[in-house]
Amino acid sequence: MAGATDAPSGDLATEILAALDKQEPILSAQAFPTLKFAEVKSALDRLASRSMVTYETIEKEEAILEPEAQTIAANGSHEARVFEALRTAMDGLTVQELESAVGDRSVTKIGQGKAFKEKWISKGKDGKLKASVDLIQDITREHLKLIQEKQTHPDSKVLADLKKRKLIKMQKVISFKIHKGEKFALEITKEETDLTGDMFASGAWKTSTFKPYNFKAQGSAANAGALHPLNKVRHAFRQIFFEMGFQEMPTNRFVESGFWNFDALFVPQQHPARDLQDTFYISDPKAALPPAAESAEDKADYKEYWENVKQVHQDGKFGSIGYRYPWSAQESLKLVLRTHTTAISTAMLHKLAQMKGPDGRPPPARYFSIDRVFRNESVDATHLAEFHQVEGVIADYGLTLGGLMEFMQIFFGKMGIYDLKFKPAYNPYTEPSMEIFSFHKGLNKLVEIGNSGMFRPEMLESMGLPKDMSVYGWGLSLERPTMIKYGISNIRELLGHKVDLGFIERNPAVRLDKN
Ligand SMILES: N[C@@H](Cc1ccccc1)C(=O)O
Repeated sequence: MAGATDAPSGDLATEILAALDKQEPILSAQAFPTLKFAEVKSALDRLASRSMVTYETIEKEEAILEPEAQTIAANGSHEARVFEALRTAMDGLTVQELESAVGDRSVTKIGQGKAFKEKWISKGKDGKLKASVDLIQDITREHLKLIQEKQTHPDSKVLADLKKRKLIKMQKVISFKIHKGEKFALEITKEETDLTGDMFASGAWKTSTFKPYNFKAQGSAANAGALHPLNKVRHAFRQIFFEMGFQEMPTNRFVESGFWNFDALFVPQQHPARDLQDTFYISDPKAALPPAAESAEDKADYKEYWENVKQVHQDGKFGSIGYRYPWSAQESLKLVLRTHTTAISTAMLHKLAQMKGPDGRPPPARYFSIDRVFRNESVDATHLAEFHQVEGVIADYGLTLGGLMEFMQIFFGKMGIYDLKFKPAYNPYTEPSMEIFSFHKGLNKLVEIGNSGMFRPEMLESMGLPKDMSVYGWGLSLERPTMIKYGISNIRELLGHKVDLGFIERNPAVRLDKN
């Protein structure tokens, strides 16, 4: 196979080799004037990679005639055409006659003005236009004809003037000066890229020429992937929480007992949120161990806590009259997919109740979490059976509702959301409760962006938190701000079971956001 060529004769690369054989160096602009730059370049690269030629790139500016200039080069300048028409008409012409003699109204108009200026024509006593000289030199036409031929003009002032008159434009032209290379030959030897079993069998490997590695070649563009938009917005929220002094709570359990998800939060056992229609229950195993059995090392007194929760629901305690219904331990031990991350805040606050600060009392604390929750929703473009909650709690002494509102303004302000509106709301575990709204310019209406409140004493005192400690809590979804930020209208593009990750590549807002 040695000596075979991989190029048909007449192929540009072979033509270049033949041309070089006759004369060296060659200029591509002269040897191949009609070929496109890209064609010549690719043939040269092919030869250069085999060291059969070397080449330099020559960059030149060429002057190109605009369409109007092409007419001038062919027929003369406007002023020359006007002059010529008058010269051949013995007795001069009226303006109308001149126009029909020249055959173009605007050429006549412009040419007349210029011809007057050059003193080539004048107006007679009879009002007719006449040629006032015998011979003129149509310099513009001469310049343009020269440029048409040579693509340049020796006088740079002429070029500048014609450019200003928009008769020519300058264009960069790249051409090549080509030399013979180290391995110059008239034919291109076929180069093998792979050593194959067939080559061993036939013995062809002995005579084959192998293509050298090209370490300078650019690889094909790699798809480097991108962070999921939910991850980006989650990152932004975490930054805000950290800079405001929050600690992140571990969120690693999707399954909670009814106790942590509901009862500890003073959600009565008959509450509609606990219905099968709203909450996913686990069928196997069906029941959790009581909190007291959760961790042997945990010194917290879950027994007393459990009893407090029961009493506060059933009979009332800590100044509350309770819900007054027979509280069921079995209901409380049912396993659920957590419906909110407030289940996590609750467990964390219960731990806080056992902590002792310098004064022997639970210290002020700020906690947050961002993770997935589950609700038995009918699925549509804006609802899924799962989503992510951003949740925060602040425990301190002497907190007030005004302080919560101020905090929300600062918190959302860090995301560029201002002008919050607060609306009284109801949660079984907070009193007072407030929904948080913000004016959405695009939708031209107030949209709900969060739910918040101050946790009830029934909940906090059951845990053993001091009476004078209060706790703010609030939650919002991670999906809504993400959808607004990236202009995503269907939540199923973001998560669920049919997520097509290609949407990250297709959505320019997501793809171009490098944060
Ligand atoms: N759990 C509430 C959010 C919230 C958290 C803490 C306090 C008040 C409200 C929700 O799911 O919407």
